[in-house]
Amino acid sequence: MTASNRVVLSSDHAAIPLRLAIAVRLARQDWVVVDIGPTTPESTHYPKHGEAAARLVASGDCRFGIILCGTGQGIMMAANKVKGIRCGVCADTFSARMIRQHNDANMLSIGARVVGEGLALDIVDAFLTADFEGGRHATRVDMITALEE
Ligand SMILES: O=C[C@H](O)[C@H](O)[C@H](O)COP(=O)(O)O
Repeated sequence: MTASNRVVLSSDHAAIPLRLAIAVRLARQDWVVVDIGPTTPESTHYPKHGEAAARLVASGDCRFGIILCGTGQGIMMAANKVKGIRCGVCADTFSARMIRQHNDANMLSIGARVVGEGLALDIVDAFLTADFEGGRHATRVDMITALEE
């Protein structure tokens, strides 16, 4: 069962302040934020944090996932290894909107060493307010899904 208003957040050590800023923003927008950490700034390994968030999305516990590391790239690569996950790294709002509209992305990754907080929050808004357009895009997303088999 998909919890339509639940968003899981996760990061590595490089993105904790930005992750917390996103959590505050989403809570004000009536999203239920499932922040799975980490909470302390010690160096950690992004694959385990990407996987943990991805599993909550893939299981249907959370509708969306937002994950962060220094570049957003490594944690995105880890999340996309989980079946059912479509995660893109975004450093601009156009891409954040399009990965929902055309790719039906269920996770967004942001690089905390790439974009500042203001842009990151706009990216999150763009992602969460856009809807999948279906049609020809559904055919292509189905082709992505078929690659998992
Ligand atoms: O894709 C990987 C991420 O950008 C990591 O946040 C980064 O590699 C961590 O680097 P460091 O261990 O030097 O803080």
